[in-house]
Amino acid sequence: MVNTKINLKEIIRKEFQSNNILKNPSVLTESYVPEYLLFRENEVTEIARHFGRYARGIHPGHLLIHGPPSTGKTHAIKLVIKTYTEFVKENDINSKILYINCKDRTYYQTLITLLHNLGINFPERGLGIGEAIDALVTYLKNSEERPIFVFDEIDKLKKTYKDKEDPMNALIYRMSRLDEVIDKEGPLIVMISNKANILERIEHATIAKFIPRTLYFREYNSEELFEILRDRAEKALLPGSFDDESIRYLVELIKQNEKDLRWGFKILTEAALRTSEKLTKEIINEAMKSVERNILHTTINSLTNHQLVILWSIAFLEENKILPVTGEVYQTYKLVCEELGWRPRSMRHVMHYITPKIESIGLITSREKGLGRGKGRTLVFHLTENSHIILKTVEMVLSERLHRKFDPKEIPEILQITIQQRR
Ligand SMILES: Nc1ncnc2c1ncn2[C@@H]1O[C@H](COP(=O)(O)OP(=O)(O)OP(=O)(O)O)[C@@H](O)[C@H]1O
Repeated sequence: MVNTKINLKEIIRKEFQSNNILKNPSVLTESYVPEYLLFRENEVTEIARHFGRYARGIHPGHLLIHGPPSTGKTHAIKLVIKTYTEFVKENDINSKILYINCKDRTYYQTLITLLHNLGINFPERGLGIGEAIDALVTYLKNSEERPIFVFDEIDKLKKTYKDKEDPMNALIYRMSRLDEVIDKEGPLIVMISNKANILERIEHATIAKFIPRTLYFREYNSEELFEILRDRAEKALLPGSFDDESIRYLVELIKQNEKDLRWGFKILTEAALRTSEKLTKEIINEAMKSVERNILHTTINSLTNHQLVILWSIAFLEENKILPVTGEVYQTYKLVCEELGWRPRSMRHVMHYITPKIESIGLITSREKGLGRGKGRTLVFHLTENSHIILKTVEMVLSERLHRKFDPKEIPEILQITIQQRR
């Protein structure tokens, strides 16, 4: 349908012809792997040495790379993979690296991806984990190749209702015990995670065999962030379109808001698109608001309807100064489901699958709380963003999905009564 009120072509033309200072946008995107990482010489060298030793025929032990988000773990490994691949080719060494990002993959899907990347013909469906491991074992037994398996974002493996064990532990356990079943040295395994407590999350029985060498990527300080951002801005923006002051301001915002480089690159891109002259603090502020709105909307939009209602319930409780503990959250969720005419998921399902998913994408945190002697334990949830903004964004997303206004007006009253009754 042609819209008569606005001239769409004109809008597109204006945007197309608009002058801005972004001369090389790809440099600020996630897929751009820089040729070097500033302040990471030691870490990159350590990984390269480790792999070099392996190429020579010595198994140097497995690696666990960890550290906060956006500290260069993925790009460090990618830089080494690129060079290693060139090196083994040039020197006729029978070795290759398989890199797999585990985010949103189940343990089974991760195994299948690994098999396919190794060139093993294995059906996507129909067979189970046992068969997938057997196929891998057969391949490794018959191959002279020395492979390196890199599993990035291991803590983001998706748990399914069929999983009896934690998928991350299962993956590490299996991969590090391959040598026992192939009767020779197993592959070199590299695991990467940005979870602070990753070592504690790996079970004893697993770590006992995995025994990795750990490599920690520490957070950047303000001066380092400044150097990295300035270096990237020089490659991405027109010369003379920014000064040190604007980059320092961006660093200040990163630190103030406890954000990271990835966030900084997004703001730099958005700010650069908004001007054809020079970056100013005002433009950076406007860009930050727009980026924040977008990030939150995209994150929230990635949730399923039931996950959204749980998130809404937590936000709703926080907004009304009621501590969002397990029981209260579930009660609110059930009331909203009733209003919507949905069949609520069980409490077990919510606590095992829904809240962990919302936690894994960083919208909430949880901690255990004792209920008093002999009364067991419950979880207390906490939003990582402002409750009002979350509430409004979830309402907007659900309204879009349901094609009607999501505005559960009945809830506050019913909830107050229920809570009072319980007390
Ligand atoms: N030292 C550095 N020098 C230049 N760019 C860097 C540096 N560290 C990180 N970056 C850039 O920051 C972005 C995030 O880096 P990367 O994806 O490697 O982080 P990560 O530690 O793997 O993050 P996560 O744990 O969230 O997956 C990338 O664009 C990367 O190029």
